[in-house]
Amino acid sequence: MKHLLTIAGSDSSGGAGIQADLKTFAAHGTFGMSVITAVTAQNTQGVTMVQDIDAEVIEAQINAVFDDIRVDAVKIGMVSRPEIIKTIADRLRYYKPQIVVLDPVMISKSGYPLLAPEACATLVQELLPLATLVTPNLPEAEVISGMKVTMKEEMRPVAERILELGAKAVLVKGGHLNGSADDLLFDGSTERWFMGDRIDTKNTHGTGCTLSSSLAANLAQGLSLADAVAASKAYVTEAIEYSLPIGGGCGPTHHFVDLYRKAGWLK
Ligand SMILES: Nc1ncnc2c1ncn2[C@@H]1O[C@H](COP(=O)(O)OP(=O)(O)O)[C@@H](O)[C@H]1O
Ligand SMILES: Cc1ncc(COP(=O)(O)OP(=O)(O)O)c(N)n1
Repeated sequence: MKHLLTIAGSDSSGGAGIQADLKTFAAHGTFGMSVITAVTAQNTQGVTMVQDIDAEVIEAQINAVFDDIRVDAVKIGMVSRPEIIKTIADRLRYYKPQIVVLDPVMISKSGYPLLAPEACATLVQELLPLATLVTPNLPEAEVISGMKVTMKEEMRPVAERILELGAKAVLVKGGHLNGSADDLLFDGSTERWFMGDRIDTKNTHGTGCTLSSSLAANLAQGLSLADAVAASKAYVTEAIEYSLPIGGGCGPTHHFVDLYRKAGWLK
């Protein structure tokens, strides 16, 4: 069994962050571990409060995991502040995990900042070069690249710029496009599109977390980059299709569609 580590924030409503990552790891038949970078009070309607975890506590969590257990892949999500980012980067340079999927979380769907504005440059400098794959949505791709990207034609030049900044490969996610939800994978030589019909639902809380942790699991299980993206895109699409209409706002995706189908629990 592969061992997966998520370094991310906690979402009290269970739809995004650490909770989404651990559910996704379990759904992929992997063993999930977590380093918590922040505790957020949030639900389907928004984020009300955030408590960042001290960098030294984050460092101790990372050491505790790596000093005892083999880590096959790391997924990084919410990292809040420059000193947290520097600590994570230092530990990853020390332990050298083979696979690192970086989801450069910046702002929640509800508009709450999850990364301090002054931390963006540190994220680019410190974490981008350590990433096997970085998975920005369109607004995050704009901040990282300093370029405008609102439509499909603008995704390739932005992907090129993100690789120039140090990433080995980038998946620019098209969830924020008008029209279809098409994602672009670029590794410096090959451009590959992963097409997705837009599913008409407001229940998309945690889509980015779900996709990036699925990618970490699929890569750890030996899939090539392109095959991992294809499998993870299919997984997140089904998770959105069967997303849960719970709470008064944007409900979470369904992480266990396959399991529920086999058990006969899906309507
Ligand atoms: N309504 C939707 N229908 C189908 N796929 C979607 C929809 N919204 C997002 N996706 C897909 O979900 C994944 C996560 O993308 P996105 O929502 O852009 O990330 P984030 O949560 O970081 O903003 C991508 O593969 C994207 O294409
Ligand atoms: C604790 C925490 N981490 C990340 C996010 C953002 O997750 P994402 O998958 O991008 O989902 P939305 O916020 O866009 O629904 C979060 N909300 N909380």
